[in-house]
Amino acid sequence: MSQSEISPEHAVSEFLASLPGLTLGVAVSGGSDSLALLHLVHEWARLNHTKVVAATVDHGLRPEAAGEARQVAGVCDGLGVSHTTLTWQGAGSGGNIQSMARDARYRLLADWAKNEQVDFVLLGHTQDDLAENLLIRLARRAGVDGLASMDDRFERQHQRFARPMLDVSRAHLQSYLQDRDIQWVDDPSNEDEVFDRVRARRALVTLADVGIDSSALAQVSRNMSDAKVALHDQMADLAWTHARIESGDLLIRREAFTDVPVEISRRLLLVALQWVSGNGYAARREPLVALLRSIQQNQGGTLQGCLVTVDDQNCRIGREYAAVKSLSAVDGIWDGRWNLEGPYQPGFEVRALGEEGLRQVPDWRESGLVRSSLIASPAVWGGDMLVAAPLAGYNKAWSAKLLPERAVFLP
Ligand SMILES: Nc1ncnc2c1ncn2[C@@H]1O[C@H](COP(=O)(O)OP(=O)(O)OP(=O)(O)O)[C@@H](O)[C@H]1O
Repeated sequence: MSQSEISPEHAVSEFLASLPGLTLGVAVSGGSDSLALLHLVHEWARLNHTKVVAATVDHGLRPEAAGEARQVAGVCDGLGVSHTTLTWQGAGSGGNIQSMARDARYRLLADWAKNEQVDFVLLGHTQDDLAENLLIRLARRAGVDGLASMDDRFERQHQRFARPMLDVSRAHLQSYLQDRDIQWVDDPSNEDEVFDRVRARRALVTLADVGIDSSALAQVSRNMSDAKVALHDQMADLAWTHARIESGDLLIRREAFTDVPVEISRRLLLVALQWVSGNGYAARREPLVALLRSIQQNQGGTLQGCLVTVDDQNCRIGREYAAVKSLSAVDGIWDGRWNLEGPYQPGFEVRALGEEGLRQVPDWRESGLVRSSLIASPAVWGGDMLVAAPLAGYNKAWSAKLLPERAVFLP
């Protein structure tokens, strides 16, 4: 570790002083990073009259995990910190087990934190995690966003999380623990070369010969974060001046895709598709760039459950009928964004209007909306009988409004 490196005590106390809130939760796996975090947070909280609680997740994937959780519970007991072991019941059910375990961990931690009224759940990610991530992402040919650092604060499952040690090296944390004679758990999967992360960690040892160490890579990922923020701001400005909502579709002026750097228009298209589809996942780069090219050539396409069409002035991003045709709702909330209100009767349900419905609305053109959007719009049905198609102007007793949280496009 270099002399100029920030000490763990200093890093953690500066970070915690900047957090609002009085109850902190620490997610402790028992490994060196999170165990050091527990001690550092406990020490800071003692001096600053802050309550600390801790939790360990037993994913049920390794036989030793239950013993490790007990070990952490023992350490917490010694410090006077209340500790909870959270167990995941879903292990062993196929799929990408690593990512399922991670999702489950965040869910369990968020539920626990809400229960304990924790303001922030603190995680033990370090500078080395940033460096390893960057190497892994380089191998996947990532762009600016993929190479950007993890956030030091974020929200997941409506719970706030924070990472106070992104400027601290693992070596520094381990010597902090050794100086105090504190034992940590070595997870055997940290040695298993099937994992990209383990191979990245090994590669770092070689890269150090050419000056590419954890601290350098972590700095690059922070630089990428700055670039990401700047690009996002430019995209948001573009959206502000070029995009508007029309009956649930996004209308974006064509120049936004032809006269600005492709990195900005690609971002705008990405968030537009997310907004219309309500699908939080980012579309993959290749199909997104292909769609962007097609828009530039005045053609449209489909992606992420959205239909994109282009005319002289605008690119219209609406819902694709195929993506909504099997959705139905009896409570009036449809496609996660439309709220239908009117004289409800038992047996009514909300489904897409479809070609069939549109045929029953001969004067739909008076609505001023395009056909492709109307067939994917919400309608009220009583069995096979069309009761109302609010966006097509059929049966004024009914209205369809975007839910307030889905009614603004603010990338
Ligand atoms: N079993 C666990 N119980 C409690 N906290 C955990 C557990 N595993 C990981 N954590 C928390 O998450 C931090 C990061 O751990 P790790 O690097 O293994 O996670 P990851 O799977 O890479 O997670 P992420 O998706 O957040 O990067 C740990 O320092 C610790 O705070």
